[in-house]
Amino acid sequence: MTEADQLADMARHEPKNFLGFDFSTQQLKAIVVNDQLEVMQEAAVQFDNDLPEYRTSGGVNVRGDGVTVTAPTIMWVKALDMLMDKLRVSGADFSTIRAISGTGQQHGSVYWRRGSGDLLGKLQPDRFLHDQLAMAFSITESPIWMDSSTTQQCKELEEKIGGSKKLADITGSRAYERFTGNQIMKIFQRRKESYNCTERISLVSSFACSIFLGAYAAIDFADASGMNLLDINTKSWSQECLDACAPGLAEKLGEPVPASQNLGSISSYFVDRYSFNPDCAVIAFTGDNPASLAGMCLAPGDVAVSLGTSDTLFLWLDRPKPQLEGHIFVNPVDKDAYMALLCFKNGSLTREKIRDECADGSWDLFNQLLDMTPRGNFGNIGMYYHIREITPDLEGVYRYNKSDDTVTRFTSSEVEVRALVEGQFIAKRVHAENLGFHTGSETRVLATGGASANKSLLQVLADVFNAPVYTMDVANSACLGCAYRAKHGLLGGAFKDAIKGAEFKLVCKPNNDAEEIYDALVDRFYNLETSLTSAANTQSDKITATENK
Ligand SMILES: Nc1ncnc2c1ncn2[C@@H]1O[C@H](COP(=O)(O)OP(=O)(O)O)[C@@H](O)[C@H]1O
Ligand SMILES: O=C(CO)[C@@H](O)[C@H](O)COP(=O)(O)O
Repeated sequence: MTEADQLADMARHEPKNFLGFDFSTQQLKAIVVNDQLEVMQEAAVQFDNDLPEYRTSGGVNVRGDGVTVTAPTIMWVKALDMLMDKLRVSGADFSTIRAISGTGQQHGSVYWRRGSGDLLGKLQPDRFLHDQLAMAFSITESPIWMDSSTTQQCKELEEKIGGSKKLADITGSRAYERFTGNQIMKIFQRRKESYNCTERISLVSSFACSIFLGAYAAIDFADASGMNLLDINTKSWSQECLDACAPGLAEKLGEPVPASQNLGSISSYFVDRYSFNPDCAVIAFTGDNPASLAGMCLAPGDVAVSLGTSDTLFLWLDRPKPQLEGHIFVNPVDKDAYMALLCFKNGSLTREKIRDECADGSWDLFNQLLDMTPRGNFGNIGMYYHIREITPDLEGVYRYNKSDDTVTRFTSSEVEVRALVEGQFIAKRVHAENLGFHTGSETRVLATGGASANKSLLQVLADVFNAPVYTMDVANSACLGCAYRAKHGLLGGAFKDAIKGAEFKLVCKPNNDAEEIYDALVDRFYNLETSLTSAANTQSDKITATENK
């Protein structure tokens, strides 16, 4: 072998690792994976426990008004100082990292003071980041996704753009209090001086990315879709929306880029202080929900269902069809596709309540009751919104017999249990279809979250969607998704090629009669739910009219 061949051979066998970060609400996490996507190291810093000096609760500060919710920006920087040391102690060899990427809680914003761009490029490796960036922010408390203090700004934005549907058609969502455009509008209106001395506005994701890059990092299309500012069709800022929120915003936000964009090499701070390879690539950071889609390896036609405290649905969409409910984002692993996010508040807690009422608090008994009733539940349909639901906007419990007549209770516990589970999953299909999703022959349902351990529930899910259900060990899916994205961003090509090796387990297949039974039930459910929401809207219009008299 010649010397050149030997060098090439050594390079081929050098370890190739990838690093993902997650700046989430309560903690900062990191995961290192190898080329086969096996997890090599993990580390985390809990904001409340590890950084008590910032006095956060659950990583945030809720102001006296109860609706203004922020987090100290510098706390995230100090957490990064700590996390890097924890990673080193856990055995991470930074010189083997080929690319990094990351994610942040969606919608939160960071305001860089004039001159901070220069500062990012000149950080001294012998000093902590938090020491050097202490004065870098013109607003020291970042507004985050739990903030709901911008109702007035949302109203203003929708009025200026021509209504909620028009705004949704442009940006993928109607105006939401937590969405960044409305947050920026509030800052411009209330703190003009701070706004004027802001050089750059980042999302939590692009703020974190900027530190690694040593320069302001672009916001990616997927996280930008959670701002009410990006035109998701053209993938550029909507000038109309920018102008409605604050002046000079395009310059402060910078040009958005695809989430898989390689933004350049890691800054010399990390090379000198932590021995990163100077060629280590920094791939654009994105929001935590898009990052979860990557971590769950969603592919075209798939739907991911997270059955946690609330239930959340992620959909892969080829074309956007925004509605007044749910959110459409540009897809983080394929910039020409889209994803949808739907949140159902009445998830596990509602299932627990019916389990307690009908099955003595036992999941085993609950499952026996569920399994002993036939698919379609003799035509009975139930909707259980014990707390005010987001999707749809309804509250209360509604039960119908096979003729669509309202009934006050069902004849037995097993009918009640099946009505709950079928009702919850049919609602997911109805709302997914409203956003343009359709089950195809290749569709997979990927289930995660606490309740995905329950096979009886997953069988109903498979039947309702008429598609096989898979589970995957996806603890920390957003963080893991960014380690995967780091690899994808470096190699290019299709995401599915970069993630070969990620393993799924087939748990349930749909029964042969599922399509026939549930297609009809989905139509009935849609009609019943639409009548309920129209009645609720008429009622609330009447109340508003009386109040305005
Ligand atoms: N065997 C089971 N069957 C149904 N639900 C279950 C089962 N085991 C756990 N759960 C539900 O999982 C929920 C917690 O899910 P998890 O994903 O950990 O929630 P989160 O991340 O939102 O805190 C609990 O509320 C519980 O009802
Ligand atoms: O607001 C949203 C999505 O629209 C939330 O999903 C936040 O993005 C939550 O972040 P984590 O608490 O998961 O970090």
